[in-house]
Formats: sequence, structure tokens, C-alpha cells
Amino acid sequence: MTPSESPDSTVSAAEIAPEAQRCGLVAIVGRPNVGKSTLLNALVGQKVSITSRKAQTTRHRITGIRTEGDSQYVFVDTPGFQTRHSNALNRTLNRTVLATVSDVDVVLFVVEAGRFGLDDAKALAVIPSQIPTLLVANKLDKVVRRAELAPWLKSMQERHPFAEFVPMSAKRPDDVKKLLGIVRPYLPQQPWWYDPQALTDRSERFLAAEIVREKLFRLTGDELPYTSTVVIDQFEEEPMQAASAAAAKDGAAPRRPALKSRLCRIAATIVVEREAHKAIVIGEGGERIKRIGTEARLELEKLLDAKVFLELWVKVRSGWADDEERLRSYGYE
Ligand SMILES: Nc1nc2c(ncn2[C@@H]2O[C@H](COP(=O)(O)OP(=O)(O)OP(=O)(O)O)[C@@H](O)[C@H]2O)c(=O)[nH]1
Repeated sequence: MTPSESPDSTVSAAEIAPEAQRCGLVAIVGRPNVGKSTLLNALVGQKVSITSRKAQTTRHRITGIRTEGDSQYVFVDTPGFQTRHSNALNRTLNRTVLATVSDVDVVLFVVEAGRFGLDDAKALAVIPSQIPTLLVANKLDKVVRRAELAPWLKSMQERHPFAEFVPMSAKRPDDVKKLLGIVRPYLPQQPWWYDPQALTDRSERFLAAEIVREKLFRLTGDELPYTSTVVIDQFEEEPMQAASAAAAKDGAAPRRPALKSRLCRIAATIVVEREAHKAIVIGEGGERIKRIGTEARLELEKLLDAKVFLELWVKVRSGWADDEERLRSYGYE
């Protein structure tokens, strides 16, 4: 869109001339639980990646997009780099991390401020030294002894040729804004790849699976192993004729209709490894699965701006995490 085609007169991101635009890929790397998903969501400004207290919830490569001023940041959230277990699932995850990291413009390597363990070292080892890497020392709000941070940062300097050091908290909006400014010069000058309004290039179907998975892990706590997953069996959209017609009649149609204008029918299967896990998901008298369904439906209605019918199933697939063929059929890269 050229400036003259702009629908309103305010200066918007869409009015930056293509030759003045910056655009690049930013990978977020770090061991599980350091706050990568929290950071991605804060950077993008909307929830696109699920967060949970349970480690290892981010399995897919998720892209979030933020267009700010002249710059378009295309974020790649990598799975928690798995080092503890070695099965087919983890091998697939580690391959995704390697593939993600080698073709980006800048890496945000996330650690907890003041801490660097073996898990962090293993995640750092996958970052090629020629790719500009910023050390994001996250969870600064949890550091009590700030004086000890300077020597720690110095020790980090010896571990990797980091381009910048950014002590911050992903939960503080000012810090997140500052980080965007620090990343900006690392984005090459080139026209944007995505519409500036775009938030994610993942389909609504994928986001639906992520939301069910988030509720599943939140509501089962530590009882359920991370090998459980969610598969979307059906995602069908229908316009809600009656709703639109009613809104048109009272004059609301040209703007946002008072009622949801579309309806999504979603059926999802929660795949677990054992009968015992199935019982955990279902809960006493079906209470837990009912709650997972209700919470997921409410969030999906907000996200999709639609009326949602959500049907949940639980299936036992013993050993699926060790079956590479089946992993591919579930959409893991
Ligand atoms: N106090 C504090 N907690 C944070 C901060 N950033 C993230 N957290 C918390 O740390 C926990 C883990 O955050 P996630 O964003 O899920 O971590 P992750 O690195 O994406 O984890 P995986 O998906 O397992 O790889 C959550 O409970 C977050 O709320 C921060 O800046 N300060």
C-alpha cells in the first residue's frame, strides 16, 4: 500500500517506504523454563506462544511478528533445548533448534540472570559464533544481589562472543521496548515480508491446538508427562447467518456486529501414553476434561472472534514419543 492509498490520515507503519524498511529473523534460544515464551509474547504484544510453569511446553517452531516504526521483527521461538532424555521426540526437537538457528539475522540467547548451568551451556553450544547473539539475562526482578551481576556478566563474556548484554525482565513492558530498540540495528534493510497487521503465520488450527495444550498442562500440573500432545481432528468454520442478519437489522452490521459473526466447530484429541494418564486428564467424574474444554473454548472464542463448539477426546497411544513416523504425521518438523 502506498501512502496515498492509506485508509486514514495518521502516520502509520504502513506508510514507511519499502527502501526505508528493515526486516529480519530473530531466534529465541535457551534451555527450558528461562522465559522464552513469555518474552516472545511480550515482544509480539499478543499471546502467540503458550507459557506454563511446566518445562518443555513449546514444541513447535512458532513465528510471531512485530512491526514497529520502520522495522519488522519476525520471531522464531525454538523448543526448549532438550538434553535430559534422548528419544525420537527429543532428537526431532534438537534438529528443529539447529535448523532454526543457522538461518537467522540475530539470536536472543535467554538465560536466568546470574545463573548459567549445564543445560544453558548445551543450548549455547548450538549457536554458530558468526551469528550476532544478544545475551538476554531474564528474570532480573528475581535477582536479590544486584552487585553480583557485573562479575557474572563478565564471566558470560568469556563463554561466547555476545554482541550485547541485556539484563531485563520479560514481564516489564519498558524492558521489552528497550530490547526491541537494541535488536533493530541487526535487522537488514529490506522490505517487510508480512502485512504489518500480521501477528503470526501459524494457522488458527495450530493456535487452537496450542491453547488446548496450554489448558491441559495448566490443569494437570506436574501429573502429566510432556509427551502428551493435542491433535486437531476437525476445524470447520460456518458463517452465522442469523447473527449477521440480526445485527444488520439494528444498524450494527457495517461496524462490528454485536453477536459473533462466525462459528467454529473444533474437535481435538489429547494423545497420552498410558491409561493412567488418560484417567488424570479425564479427572473424577469427567470434571477435569470438562474444565480444560471450557477454559480452552472461552479463550478460543476471544482469539478467533467466533462462537466456538469444542469437542475433546482422549486417546492412549503407547510409545508415540519414540516413533519418528508418527511424529511426522502429527506435524513435527
Ligand atoms: N519473575 C519472572 N518470571 C518470569 C519472567 N519471564 C518468565 N517468567 C516465568 O518463568 C516461567 C517459564 O516461562 P516460559 O516463558 O514458559 O519459559 P520457556 O523458556 O518458554 O519454557 P519452555 O517452553 O519449557 O522452553 C513462567 O512461570 C513465567 O511466568 C521474568 O522476567 N520474571
